[in-house]
Amino acid sequence: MLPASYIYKKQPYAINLIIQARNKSKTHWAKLRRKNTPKYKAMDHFDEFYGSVFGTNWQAMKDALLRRSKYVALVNNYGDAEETSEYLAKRGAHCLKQLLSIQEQFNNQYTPDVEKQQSSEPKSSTSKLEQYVDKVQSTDISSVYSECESPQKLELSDISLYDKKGLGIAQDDSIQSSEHQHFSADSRVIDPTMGISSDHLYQYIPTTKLKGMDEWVPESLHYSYYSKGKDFPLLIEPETEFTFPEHLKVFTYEMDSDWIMFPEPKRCTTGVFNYYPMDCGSVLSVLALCLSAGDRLLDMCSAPGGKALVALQTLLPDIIVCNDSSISRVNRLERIFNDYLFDYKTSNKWRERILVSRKDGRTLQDDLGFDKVLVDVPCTTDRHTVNEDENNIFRPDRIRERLRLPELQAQLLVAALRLVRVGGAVVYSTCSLSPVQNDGVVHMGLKMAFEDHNVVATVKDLSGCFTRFSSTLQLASGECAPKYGQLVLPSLSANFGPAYVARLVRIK
Ligand SMILES: C[S@@+](CC[C@H](N)C(=O)[O-])C[C@H]1O[C@@H](n2cnc3c(N)ncnc32)[C@H](O)[C@@H]1O
Repeated sequence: MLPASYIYKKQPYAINLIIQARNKSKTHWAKLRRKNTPKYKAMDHFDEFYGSVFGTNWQAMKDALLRRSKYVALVNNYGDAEETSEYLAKRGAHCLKQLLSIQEQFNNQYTPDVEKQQSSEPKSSTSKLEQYVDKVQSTDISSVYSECESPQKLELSDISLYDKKGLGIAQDDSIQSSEHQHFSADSRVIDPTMGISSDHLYQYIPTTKLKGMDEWVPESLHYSYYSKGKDFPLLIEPETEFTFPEHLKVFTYEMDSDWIMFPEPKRCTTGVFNYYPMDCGSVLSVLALCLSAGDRLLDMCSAPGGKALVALQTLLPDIIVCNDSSISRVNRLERIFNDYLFDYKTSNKWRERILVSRKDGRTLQDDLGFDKVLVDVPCTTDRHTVNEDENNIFRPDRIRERLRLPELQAQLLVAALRLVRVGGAVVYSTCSLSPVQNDGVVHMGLKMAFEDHNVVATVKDLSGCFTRFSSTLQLASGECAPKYGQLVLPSLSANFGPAYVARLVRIK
């Protein structure tokens, strides 16, 4: 048989073209096959779903999701904290607390109130901010107070569950695929009075409806099912307690400088690591708890322990219950605590303060009532999902688990609302952009807590508090912004997130 190179040389030009085209099409098929793996399926799904939720902003968010993510450095107070802070500052990183203070002074002096509420361009304010930073002499950190408006009462009918903005429910029937039309025709599942037409609604499907539909079933079907029943009063009021904890030290590089990497953490003289690299969105979830000295904190889905570590670094809570249903992930949490908390394995002090539990969060019980509960739920973990095939929630064998996520998330949130004392706070967080898993679950959790357990909580609007982060990260604003929580958007200038954070305070 003649070698291919020989054939190419000796065949007439036209035949060569045919052979090349055939080879090209072979490559094409191979590529096609590769592009059918879970991460590509996830991206296809997000393209359709998030494309309609975030509109033209989605492409930039998608580009950022596919790029290297940015980290902040959480300084370990149980290591050589001052030395570590100096080391990070020398490398050009900024202390987040000081940045917030500067941003706040800037907001107060330079931004008119109306602009404050409407600002959606962190970049433009950053350039003004940079000028302002030059002027700032004092970096003294005073308490940070919120500048929110008066409370706002919301009835069920106002809620974004049924509009395009809130849940990505398209009003336009034209985008329905035939599969989805087929599904919407099932009036047992979809309430026609809700005007629901798009598959975006289909993020929520009871598993009983899934049999045999694994390949084509849209994300969920079933929001209306959980939204039926009587209306319930829902109060959104501005957060006023928000302060940056005195002892929490977080370092970050400026926006547009995410090519700078923090070096590998090093062991301190005490044997623990000097800092923990993490997503800034995770820091926000803990800040939203508004921890106070002596708090009893439950971290309901705690492993591998990043947010629990932030809570510990505030030096505020007396007791942290770190719970997670996954034994292997709890083992990871223990290893991280051992790496970051001096004498973790041997000291009784830690045994009294950190209680590790391996239960399903929905079954936890506590007679005293926690002061604060963090529910950092399992979710579609969007960044991981579009970058890694391993352990991907879009794997065909995980479809049931994926479609049941909002149901599980809402149940975990209800459990949290029951476990927190009256007057205490629950922070619900995800690392997903999905309005269903974010505002949708918060809404459903509040409704279920009220209807099934007579528990009432208000939503604390963190938008006023979080505007201070606008020189550090990109928050969803305007049309894209959730109603109940704050959403950190992946962006090339500050590639954190996604992270959704909602704060609820139990009033009954
Ligand atoms: C997003 S991760 C938590 C990350 C963690 N908070 C951190 O900051 O490192 C979600 C966790 O929820 C756990 N989980 C899933 N279902 C659970 C359940 N029913 N009860 C408790 N934990 C659960 C998973 O094992 C996973 O570790």
